[in-house]
Amino acid sequence: MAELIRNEIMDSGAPVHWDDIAGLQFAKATIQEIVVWPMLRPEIFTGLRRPPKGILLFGPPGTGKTLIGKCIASQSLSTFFSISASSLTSKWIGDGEKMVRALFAVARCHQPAVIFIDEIDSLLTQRSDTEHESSRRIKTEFLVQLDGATTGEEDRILVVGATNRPQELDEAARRRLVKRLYIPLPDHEARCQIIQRLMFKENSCLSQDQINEIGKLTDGYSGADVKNLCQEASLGPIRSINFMDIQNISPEEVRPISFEDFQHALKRVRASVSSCDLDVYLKWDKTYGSG
Ligand SMILES: Nc1ncnc2c1ncn2[C@@H]1O[C@H](COP(=O)(O)OP(=O)(O)OP(=O)(O)O)[C@@H](O)[C@H]1O
Repeated sequence: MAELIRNEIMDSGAPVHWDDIAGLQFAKATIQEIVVWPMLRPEIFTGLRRPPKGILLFGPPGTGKTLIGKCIASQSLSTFFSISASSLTSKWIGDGEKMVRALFAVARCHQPAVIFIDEIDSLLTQRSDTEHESSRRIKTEFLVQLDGATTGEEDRILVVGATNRPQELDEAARRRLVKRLYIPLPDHEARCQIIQRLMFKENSCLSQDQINEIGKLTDGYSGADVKNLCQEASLGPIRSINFMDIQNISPEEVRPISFEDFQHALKRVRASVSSCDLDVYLKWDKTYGSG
């Protein structure tokens, strides 16, 4: 199992920098203060300053929660473990409980460590009578391990939970994930930043004004939606090539991505989050958030 965790769950992908995450100034500053600095300088952050062992990132899908998890690990020079809670109950049927135990054991060997748990709501939902016995056992084991990791003075393990459905978390989960940060949809400036960064790597002829205009037209889009839009727009120049020519054309001859490509793409890629979904997050943030 340890082998499996090292191969499948331990992530050694490219490092992520704060600048790679557009917008989210408040979340980034809070995370830097409460977890990154303490992980880098544990000798200063002792006693009352001790960092929380669990934080929760909640908000609509595709807003950069996973990106933040990776960034915390990169910036605090920690090992990053990333697992989706549903895979504990589905992929490793019957072994979920052991998997949780092994995950924390391996993380302890690779400290400092960040354990990122996507869809944490499916692991820590409110108990119900219909709950499956195995899910209940996984949940109990997870809480035991989380408490174990938090009691050791020396342990430097941070659990980062991410969810799109914070309202489904129970009280036990809320108590352990002490900092609960709302990760909202990107604002105009952040959307422009995402577009600019993605277009920078491509052959495009967008002016700053046009980027600003696309930023305005994508109000309500998540970061992932904006990325999809850019991908769709990037196919515009290819679509304008004659079918017969596509075999012979050299990459330099493909025309740059233009504003018109974005106008077409906007008809195909729509926002994936509705405004009533957002109300739920705002309400939950008001009650339980650390914003
Ligand atoms: N704030 C952002 N800055 C830069 N890129 C972003 C941002 N938000 C989203 N993206 C883009 O969207 C993609 C998906 O984001 P990510 O997987 O981090 O979202 P998520 O909130 O974890 O989504 P989910 O809840 O569906 O797991 C990222 O790979 C990135 O390209």
